[in-house]
Amino acid sequence: MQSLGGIRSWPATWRTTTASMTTTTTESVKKVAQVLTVAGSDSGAGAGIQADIKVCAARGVYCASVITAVTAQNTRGVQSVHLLPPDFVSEQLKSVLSDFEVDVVKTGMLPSPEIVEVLLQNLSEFPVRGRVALVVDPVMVSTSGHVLAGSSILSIFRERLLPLADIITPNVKEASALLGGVRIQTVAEMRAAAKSLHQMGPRFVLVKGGDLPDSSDSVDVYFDGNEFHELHSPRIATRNTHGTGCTLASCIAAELAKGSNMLSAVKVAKRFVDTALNYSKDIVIGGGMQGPFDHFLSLKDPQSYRQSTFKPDDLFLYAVTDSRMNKKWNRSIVDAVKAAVEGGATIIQLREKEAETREFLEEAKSCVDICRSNGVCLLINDRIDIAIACDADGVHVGQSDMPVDLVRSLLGPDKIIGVSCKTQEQAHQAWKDGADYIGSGGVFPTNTKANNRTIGLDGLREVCKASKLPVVAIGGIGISNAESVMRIGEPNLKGVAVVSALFDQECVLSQAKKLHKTLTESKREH
Ligand SMILES: Nc1ncnc2c1ncn2[C@@H]1O[C@H](COP(=O)(O)OP(=O)(O)O)[C@@H](O)[C@H]1O
Ligand SMILES: Cc1ncc(COP(=O)(O)O)c(N)n1
Ligand SMILES: [Mg+2]
Repeated sequence: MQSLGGIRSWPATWRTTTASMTTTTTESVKKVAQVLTVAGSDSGAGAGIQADIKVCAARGVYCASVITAVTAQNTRGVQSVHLLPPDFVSEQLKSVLSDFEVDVVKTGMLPSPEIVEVLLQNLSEFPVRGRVALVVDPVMVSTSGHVLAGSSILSIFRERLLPLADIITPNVKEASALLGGVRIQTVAEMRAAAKSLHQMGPRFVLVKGGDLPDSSDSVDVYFDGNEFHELHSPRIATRNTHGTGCTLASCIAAELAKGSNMLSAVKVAKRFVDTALNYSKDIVIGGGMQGPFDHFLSLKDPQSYRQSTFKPDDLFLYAVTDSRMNKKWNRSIVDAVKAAVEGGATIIQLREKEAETREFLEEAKSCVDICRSNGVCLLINDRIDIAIACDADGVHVGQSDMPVDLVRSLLGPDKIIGVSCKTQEQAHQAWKDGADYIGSGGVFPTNTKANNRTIGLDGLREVCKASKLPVVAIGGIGISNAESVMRIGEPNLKGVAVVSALFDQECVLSQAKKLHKTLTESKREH
């Protein structure tokens, strides 16, 4: 049994230990899974400390960072490296280890034997607490070929660091260097290398094959001392592979911190890298040959962020589709939406209670395109999954649908959420939960919704008065009575939502135009 840092004093039990530590320790205090990365800074932010923090954030794990070196680096290569004084690396380690309950320590660029020495010293000085695993990514050469840690670190790695590691994650070049320069050009040679490295003392070895020549698969070889696992994924044709190694190791660390066992952690990490590379294969950041990739799958296609921002006045003429009416008049949802937008609808909601998911998704995507090119927001009724998949501008939910605060956490801060409210209490709750607007009704009796209590103009007025949110009136509203609704004169009543008055009609376009005119006139008068 090794004693350093207590890492090995938690054999095999570390899994259950971490899992229990992430649950509540008291009623309200939650232990957060925590990784400490000890690595170099990459000014281009594709690899090193910056990649490590991004991965952990993407995987829901907190990441503290001790910086060993600062590199001047971009997508063209490493221009310069500045090592931090070992004493100062030590200061950072002491700051973090004396305060945080770190579950997993992950190492990247350790550029000198002196820095490895202070790391070993600090790991032994700050025994266990929460710490349960050590992930060593033996970074030596950047993808661009720059030496980040020279051969002077090999002996302290072999003799003192690797024996403490729960897992080491060398690429083929690093595996070869650690083994004194053996040839590793095939999967069979990767297996042999993994076995030899295991004899240096780490509990698990993962030899990464991202740089294996002539391979259509990207193959990593995992060895637990008994069994090999080959992790295959199709090689992705992209220049954006800078930081894949750091990302893989940090993702393993993050999964371990959450309580995963080693093989599951490695599989999740491989899939994480694969998904991020696939997503980012065409993005262009920097002009060099090693571009970074996107850990959050959110940088691509800024066009889709061209989302129309919500203004309360968008509720002015709110068109809600209905599949039965469209069927009756033999028109598609897309044609119905096109006509409504052309006629002056200021916001669209797709309310398709009976639609098949696949078909609905395709129609919703087309409607998003139409609405976006006209600067009109498109919302989906109830189906959060469809809203996410078609990148709608938001959703509208009822009191028995998914709660607004949960919808907000699924959709993020920028999407529009509307909620149906009949009472003052519901209106107050809608505001507390982070809704953007309230739909209130049925104002008049309607046959589009079964068993729907009519609240009348008085009920609508009460909801308006009770809320700080903008309100749109709904239920039995059409050209003949829209004016009487707007006349209640509440300042936050911003418009009317209509179903039959637009869509249970032969010509959606002309009805939309007429209704728009009526509303505009009533606005002018009040
Ligand atoms: N082009 C690619 N397509 C798919 N996976 C890749 C590609 N390049 C690297 N990987 C994966 O990324 C991870 C990091 O591998 P590698 O590039 O070998 O490490 P390093 O960045 O340390 O050189 C591995 O899981 C590897 O299989
Ligand atoms: C500070 C720092 N740490 C690690 C790497 C390795 O990353 P890669 O192999 O993807 O170039 C790097 N380039 N820079
Ligand atoms: Mg690489």
